Amino acid sequence: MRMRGMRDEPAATWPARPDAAASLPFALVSGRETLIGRGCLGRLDPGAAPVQARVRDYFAARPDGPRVLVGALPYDMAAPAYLFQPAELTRLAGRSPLAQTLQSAFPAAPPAAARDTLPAPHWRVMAEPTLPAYRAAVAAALEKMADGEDDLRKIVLSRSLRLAADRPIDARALLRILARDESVTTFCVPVSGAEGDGAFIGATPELLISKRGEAILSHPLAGSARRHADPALDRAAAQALAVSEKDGREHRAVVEAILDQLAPYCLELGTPEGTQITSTATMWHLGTRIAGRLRDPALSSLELAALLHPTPAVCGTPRPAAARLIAELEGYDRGFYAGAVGHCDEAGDGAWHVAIRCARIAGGEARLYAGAGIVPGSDPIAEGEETSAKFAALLQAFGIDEDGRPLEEKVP
Ligand SMILES: C=C(O[C@@H]1C=C(C(=O)O)C=C[C@H]1O)C(=O)O
Repeated sequence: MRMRGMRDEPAATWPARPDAAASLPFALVSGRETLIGRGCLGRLDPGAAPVQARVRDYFAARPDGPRVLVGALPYDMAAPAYLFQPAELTRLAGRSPLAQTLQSAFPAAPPAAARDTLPAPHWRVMAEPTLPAYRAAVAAALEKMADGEDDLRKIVLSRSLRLAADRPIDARALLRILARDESVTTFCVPVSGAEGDGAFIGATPELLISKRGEAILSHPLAGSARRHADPALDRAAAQALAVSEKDGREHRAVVEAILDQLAPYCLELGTPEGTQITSTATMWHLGTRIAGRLRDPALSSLELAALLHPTPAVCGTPRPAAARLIAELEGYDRGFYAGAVGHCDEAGDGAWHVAIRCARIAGGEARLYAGAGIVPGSDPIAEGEETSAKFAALLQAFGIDEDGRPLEEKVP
């Protein structure tokens, strides 16, 4: 099959030394599995050959080490992917031994007793773009849809928050807090770049694709509502989402695109439970589990991720028109945000999670991202509020609100 290219990075963009990613472990913790990778034996080289052929060549040349590549795929598929072989890999089924695993991979520093006496960091938060500018971008996209331009029916527009602390961010503590929400997949990808050594960290509720033998699974989400501390308000928000025509349309765009793209490669493909309301600690979503059986079990999880990405959950419909308008209206590089984080083994089995509810962290700085799906009928103010709600997962872990003020109530 012919897959769209997934190029790898020019060496200068990423650490030249393979062990430069060794300071923080790679971590991926979901309800299905826990992977902790330490150190780095090597990186997948750039090349014109299809990605799974390069993965096979990589392992053929290296008889040692775990037979798994881990890392992150950027939103822009023309940009470099970041895939490496950890020197050591701990892999467990499910989430149950999480507490101990995370404790040994990310030991708390400093110890809790000492930390209680330290003052909380002081944060500055800069919205890029500002909320009014984001609403204006949403309004501009709605106008283009109303004009019938490029037959655009859905576009996902994001905004970002730059956070600056008066001390280095404790990535390990952040990850431990995020992992308390058992409805999400918590991840940490150690990365270096222009901003220095750091990590791409997040807590995503969305599975792009997992593949084991012939069995594949995708769990797209689209259509969202903020959760509430008050149980009656919380239930009402879920009920309103379940019957919202606009959110249903937003959601179907994603499910139909994934089904259409996977169908030619599958013997069986379906949505056994239909669309359901799913939740994280901070958000309600519409979600549909898509399960299938591949015609060719040799098709790798990386090839499947490249086929599906970017879905209309992070880009839009039709894809080329939405991608162009995103580049025009957002005005920044999404980097790994809205890309994917995961792993792929020598045989191609693996899982790739949509990289949302995330932050790029380096030193005392963090850049957070959140987006919302826009369809005819969307309201720019409500979409801005939806992005604020989506920032909450990360902001709560940092202990601040969107203006950088300390939260009175810490997350449980
Ligand atoms: C783009 C994001 O989320 C995506 C968009 C959603 C929506 O528009 O309702 C819901 C879940 C995600 O697929 C994000 O969290 O940044």
